[in-house]
Amino acid sequence: MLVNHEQYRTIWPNFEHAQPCVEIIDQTKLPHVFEVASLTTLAQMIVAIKTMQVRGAPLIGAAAAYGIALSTLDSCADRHLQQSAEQLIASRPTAVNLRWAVQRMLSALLRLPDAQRQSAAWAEAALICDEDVQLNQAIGKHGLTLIHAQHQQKARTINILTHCNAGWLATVDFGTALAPIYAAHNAGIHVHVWVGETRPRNQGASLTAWELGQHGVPHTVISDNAGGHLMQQGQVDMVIVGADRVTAAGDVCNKIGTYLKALAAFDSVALGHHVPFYAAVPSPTIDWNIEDGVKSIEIEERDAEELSWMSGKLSDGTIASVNILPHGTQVANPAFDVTPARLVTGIITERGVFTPQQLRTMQR
Ligand SMILES: CSC[C@@H](O)[C@@H](O)C(=O)COP(=O)(O)O
Repeated sequence: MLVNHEQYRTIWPNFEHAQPCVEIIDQTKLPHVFEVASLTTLAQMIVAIKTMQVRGAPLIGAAAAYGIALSTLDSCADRHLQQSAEQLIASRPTAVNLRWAVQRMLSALLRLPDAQRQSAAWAEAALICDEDVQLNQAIGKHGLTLIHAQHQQKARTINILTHCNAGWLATVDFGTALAPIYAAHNAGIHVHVWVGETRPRNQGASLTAWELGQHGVPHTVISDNAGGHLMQQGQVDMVIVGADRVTAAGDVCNKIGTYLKALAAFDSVALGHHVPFYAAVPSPTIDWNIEDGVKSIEIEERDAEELSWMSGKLSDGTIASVNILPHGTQVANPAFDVTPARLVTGIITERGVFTPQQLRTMQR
């Protein structure tokens, strides 16, 4: 997608130097600074995933695949690759794409002789990235039909609420939840996006607002707590979010606060303006091994400092962090929540839009 009118992906390999490296857009610097970071080791990739220089379920998967490629620069022995895989899988527990990508890399590499593994690793990681782009384009196409239908019916701007960042920055390109929005905007349908700021890390305010702005999509940032009110007032036509994991039964695990949006959308039925709640997910985000997301998905608990400190740009242009809590205050910081399938209208995938009950037919 576009950054200052130039095409970018979020991650790409660079073979121009003696030592190959992986380049990423450092998302901890956005929206104020656009910076590309070069990673040369598995350890650096693990830090990038943990500190959220790269984040978003599909991008974490792609980053982990390149993490394995970087690790082949040290050794291609079975044990070394398996240990690298374990370290990567432990780096962020909730998004299933990470485990999926690492396992795919291992099964592609371990069946090859050691001498072929390094080049195969770079090729497989590149394939995972290219496939992610294709899946997201297909999600965009299927999601576009939903927005188009709303537009046909209402003949006005369609207001879409999203949470966190499930745009191109969260994937290799195009995004999941934002892919249908970009497709609609590109097709000339007037869309407007309500962007929940997404405390504590503000991925909505910092990342979603930034990328929508770069692409010229009209949007308004709201506090996380405003979503329910806007739905009650009939100012939201649909909710589209991404997911870190969707269960076989259609439970949707996504950024903390998603569940509250789904509850408000569900309640809007009683007010006569039903707001449908959609999750947009590529198939690697579906965990077919589990049914009950509330019971089975490990919810990542992140550092207390994400809540107690806020960073931003001061009026003199410097980037700074400030502490907003009384000294010694106890903090809990669960990073994700689970929206039960009964609150989910549909799941937008690369294969089409499914109700939670229909989701299993995707496996056939
Ligand atoms: C297409 S990304 C889907 C999800 O990964 C996204 O909505 C989200 O919750 C990201 O969380 P993050 O903690 O920023 O990695």
